[in-house]
Amino acid sequence: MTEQKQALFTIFGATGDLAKRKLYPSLFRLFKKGELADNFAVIGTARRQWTDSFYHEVVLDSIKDLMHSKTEAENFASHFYYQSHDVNDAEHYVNLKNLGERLKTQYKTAGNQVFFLAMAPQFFGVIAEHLKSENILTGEGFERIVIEKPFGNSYATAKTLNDSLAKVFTEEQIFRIDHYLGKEMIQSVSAVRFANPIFESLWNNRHIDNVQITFAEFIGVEERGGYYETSGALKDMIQNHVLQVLSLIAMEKPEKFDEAHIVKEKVKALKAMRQYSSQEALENFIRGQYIAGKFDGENYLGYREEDSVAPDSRTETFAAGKFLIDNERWAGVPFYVRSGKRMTEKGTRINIVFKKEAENLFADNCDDQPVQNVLTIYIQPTEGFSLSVNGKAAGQGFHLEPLRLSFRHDSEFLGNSPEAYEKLFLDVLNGDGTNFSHWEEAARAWELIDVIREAWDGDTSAMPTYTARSMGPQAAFDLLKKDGNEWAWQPDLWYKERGYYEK
Ligand SMILES: NC(=O)C1=CN([C@@H]2O[C@H](COP(=O)(O)OP(=O)(O)OC[C@H]3O[C@@H](n4cnc5c(N)ncnc54)[C@H](OP(=O)(O)O)[C@@H]3O)[C@@H](O)[C@H]2O)C=CC1
Ligand SMILES: O=C1O[C@H](COP(=O)(O)O)[C@@H](O)[C@H](O)[C@H]1O
Repeated sequence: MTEQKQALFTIFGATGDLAKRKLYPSLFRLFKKGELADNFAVIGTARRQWTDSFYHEVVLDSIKDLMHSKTEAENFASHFYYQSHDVNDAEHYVNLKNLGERLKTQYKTAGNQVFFLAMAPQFFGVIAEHLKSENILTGEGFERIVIEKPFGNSYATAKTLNDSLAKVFTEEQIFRIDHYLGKEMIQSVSAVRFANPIFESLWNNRHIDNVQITFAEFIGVEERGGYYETSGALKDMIQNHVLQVLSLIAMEKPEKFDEAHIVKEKVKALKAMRQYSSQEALENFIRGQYIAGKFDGENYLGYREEDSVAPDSRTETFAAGKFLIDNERWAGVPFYVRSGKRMTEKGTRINIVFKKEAENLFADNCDDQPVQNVLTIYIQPTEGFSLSVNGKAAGQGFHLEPLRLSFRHDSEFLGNSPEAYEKLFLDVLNGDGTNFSHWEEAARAWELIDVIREAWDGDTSAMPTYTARSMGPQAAFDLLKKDGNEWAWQPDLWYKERGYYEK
């Protein structure tokens, strides 16, 4: 039986997009499952002057697609309280404290507190400071702080941010969200690796030729141009999500499958990654920006024409590169990564490309070349994995036929599986930081990324482009070609053959 959790949540930035789109629905999912029942309350805060009843309407609206019964939804919303508050104003924390104390008794939350900072990172330090100075932190129950990306804009800014949080919270109390770590198939990477000796025994440079990580998005920059102009694909996706996934693939087997041991191995893997010089960064990383394109009868704007984007912007909407890991397991194995907006279709996947057999036993029997074995882990939109293998084509004679052993979750399963934020919220309540980013991981990721960013900033040559709804600029393909490799997943070819780009 599910044991209900006891906690008072304080959401800073309660009127914002993240709170409405992700936080309230995730809390509601936990409520429907009984993880949250009677002993929780939520204080929502932001500067806007909202009443509790208006706040309830907002919460109800945010969960409308998930609710089956009005009574249940209203019961859930009744746990929410709104407190208008400017985080820079010390006096306002007094109201917050008083309300918190009242709700702690009313809802029997055992003094447990979760602070969710759904606000710009420049406010994190001031909030943490006031939580301490205004005695909102009492040490009575557990006290945890959850923060969103971006965690800094460079190593230096991330360090400043971390130092300010560390004055108030210990590392164990800080939960840095990387929502990809809450996704089902990212969590499954370790199961695929360590629960299957057939893979784990091959998981090294004797058998793996290269690893490819693709985070392709079909959407453009949407209404987030203002933020994206300060970020670009490198910082928005590669520094955090992609490097997190890479470290899970590359880490050594942890002694135990728990937070401390997993994090230790991830950090070791990140530290073994080659620190490029500026010149090496330019040789191994490429970028691109989408330009207007037509696909299947639809016209797409170029990035520079999007809202809140400078007409001469040099922000990359696509980044690809090759990382190398200088340790015994991975020496010589390129880890290719790519991520971009307005790519051919949405697809997050990992391709583990195994080495070819040195000799083709069947060369005298047929002209068919065996395909390389590729293990693909599908993160989204579908979830599952497949292995491409060679078989004999049925019938007379001997011919090789490429086959695919495939497992994909069906749509019914996907509909019922927990959403990333929901899982992460539950982890926070359970004090389990396994699926969160830790300071050492974030710090090392910034060290790897800063040099690429600086090299690009110093490069004044024309910005490479790619047409909207394609798989990135030509340079992304050349990057692999110069190693004698190619991307295992090229969905654009499928669309090209069927004339989608001409329509
Ligand atoms: N939206 C998303 O999907 C994602 C967001 N993030 C990150 O999460 C954070 C929040 O994003 P998002 O919700 O989109 O941002 P919004 O701009 O929608 O929300 C910001 C919130 O901060 C509040 N706020 C701003 N200044 C103050 C202040 N001085 N005192 C109190 N409250 C203040 C605003 O309310 P008010 O104006 O009423 O004060 C609002 O509730 C950002 O760091 C973002 O990068 C990360 C990943 C995804
Ligand atoms: O963190 C981010 O992730 C989203 C993509 O997340 P997904 O779960 O929809 O795959 C991306 O669109 C956004 O730019 C980035 O900030």
